Amino acid sequence: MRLHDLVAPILIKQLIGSDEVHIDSVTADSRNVRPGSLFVALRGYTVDGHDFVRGAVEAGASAVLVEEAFEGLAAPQIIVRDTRAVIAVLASVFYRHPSKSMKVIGVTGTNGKTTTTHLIEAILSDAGHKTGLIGTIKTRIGDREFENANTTPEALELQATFREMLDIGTEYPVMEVSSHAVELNRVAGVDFHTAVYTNLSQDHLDYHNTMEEYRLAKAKFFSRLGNTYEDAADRNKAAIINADDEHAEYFLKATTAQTLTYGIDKEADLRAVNVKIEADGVSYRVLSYAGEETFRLQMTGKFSVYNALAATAAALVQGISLADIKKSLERVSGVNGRFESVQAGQDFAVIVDYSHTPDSLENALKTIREFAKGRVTCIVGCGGDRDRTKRPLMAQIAEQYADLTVITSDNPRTEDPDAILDDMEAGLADVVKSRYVRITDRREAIRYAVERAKADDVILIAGKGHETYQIIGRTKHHFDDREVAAQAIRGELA
Ligand SMILES: CC(=O)N[C@H]1[C@@H](OP(=O)(O)OP(=O)(O)OC[C@H]2O[C@@H](n3ccc(=O)[nH]c3=O)[C@H](O)[C@@H]2O)O[C@H](CO)[C@@H](O)[C@@H]1O[C@H](C)C(=O)N[C@@H](C)C(=O)N[C@H](CCC(=O)O)C(=O)O
Ligand SMILES: Nc1ncnc2c1ncn2[C@@H]1O[C@H](COP(=O)(O)OP(=O)(O)OP(=O)(O)O)[C@@H](O)[C@H]1O
Ligand SMILES: N[C@H](CCC[C@H](N)C(=O)O)C(=O)O
Ligand SMILES: [Mg+2]
Repeated sequence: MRLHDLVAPILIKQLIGSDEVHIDSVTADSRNVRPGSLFVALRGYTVDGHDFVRGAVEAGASAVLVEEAFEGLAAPQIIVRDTRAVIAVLASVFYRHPSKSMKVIGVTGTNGKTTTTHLIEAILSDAGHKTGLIGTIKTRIGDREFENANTTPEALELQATFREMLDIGTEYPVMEVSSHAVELNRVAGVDFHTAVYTNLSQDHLDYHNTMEEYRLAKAKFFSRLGNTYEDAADRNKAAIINADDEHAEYFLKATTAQTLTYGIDKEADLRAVNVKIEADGVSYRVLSYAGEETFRLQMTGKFSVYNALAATAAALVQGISLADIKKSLERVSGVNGRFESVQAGQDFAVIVDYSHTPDSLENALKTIREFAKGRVTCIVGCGGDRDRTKRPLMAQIAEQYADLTVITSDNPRTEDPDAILDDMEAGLADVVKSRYVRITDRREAIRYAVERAKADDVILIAGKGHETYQIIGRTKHHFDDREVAAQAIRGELA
């Protein structure tokens, strides 16, 4: 592709050299530069991509896209105000706008993104559609699956993924859209067909500073939806909003697309009534403009009803019947690491869950309280190099709902594991010591809880869900809560 054509849609401050060169790859990582590459310098959190511009040209870059001019550079330079803002547009142009030829469904919100995307994907593929998936657990393109560094990939990787999906005939990419992704313009060039909002609660305040900023990042996603009504596919573009969430009105206002609401407590286009939560599932009746059905899910908790309602709304918009949606959702046994139960022949319950925010932890524990016959133990930690303000809150929530709380390590990353536990313990200052224990080693914490469990008790192991590793320092060690719990139950950890 000619550089001239590639950069045609962007506002250029200055062009140094010729834009007639040929570009056959675009990258923001100097380590991937080869002859024919356009290197885009991004200012990161750890380093500045501009420091690698000269190196990129030495490695053969055919041109660079930068925010400041470099003297005596042996390659053409395109200078723009904000490279991060234009990279998403470039990525879409370079891969020939694949999102325009598919119906991209994006799910955003603090909790429930992974679960909801999996549910939507299950319904659509049961209905005979070719789907793709992008999110926390994995990306799936046709039969090819791989793990991601981030929940939502950077724009170039995202558009390359869309291109590959389109080339094999995918109709529906279903993806998680994190607030970081919106803020960092990872999804700016994506033509979404359906946008789903789950909820908003505290997380990532290390990054977004205030809840208001965090909410704005999510709102940007909805404000980009709509405004095009060129063909039939555009016409049923929709924003799907959780009516029970306190920010519902805000998101409804943020979009010009058609909207569909879902809820349990408040009036909504899709409403669940008669919600009955049990240990092995939840049942409810959906009242909607598309009819009524009683659902019996294999997943439990009120939050599962919300995720299922969101998925139901997203599927109704695509023209799938409520009866077919019911069949698909009832077939789903659960999502990897989300409220997953560990069975190793014990007479108490062990549940592994990815609750790593105050809100999700509270939901998980409230749900357990609804069916637990015996004592409830909560094993919980907080990730290092992440939002510190959630630490005391998560410890408090665990202590409030559980009979025994074991605070332990999650992924300490580059922080001192004990300093993280100090932050958590600060939330337990008024709590009698017998209600909680502090065990830094996660394996030991799980063993401690399992050894003390009696018939009918419930142990919640929160925070890591599907993760099969623990990051200590910069090293990823193999660690799987489900595996460790089973070993503890079988007495193999002693
Ligand atoms: C805060 C954040 O989002 N950071 C992302 C960012 O890292 P960074 O800003 O530190 O990048 P950097 O290392 O400073 O590099 C800056 C630029 O220089 C380039 N570079 C660097 C070195 C070199 O030799 N040559 C070179 O060209 C890099 O390719 C990059 O373009 O760019 C990286 C490369 O794309 C991302 O992997 C990284 O995500 C990190 C792993 C991360 O932890 N992100 C989290 C906070 C995140 O995004 N989470 C959300 C939500 C999670 C949820 O679901 O709750 C997500 O979507 O995953
Ligand atoms: N709708 C919901 N509301 C509140 N909590 C939820 C909801 N759905 C799931 N949870 C809880 O949050 C945890 C994470 O769920 P899930 O992985 O689906 O969310 P996510 O938004 O993808 O999270 P992440 O941002 O970490 O990728 C679950 O293990 C469960 O405890
Ligand atoms: N996508 C989230 C996952 C957190 C999971 C938890 N186990 C942790 O490590 O904090 C993040 O990177 O903030
Ligand atoms: Mg997720």
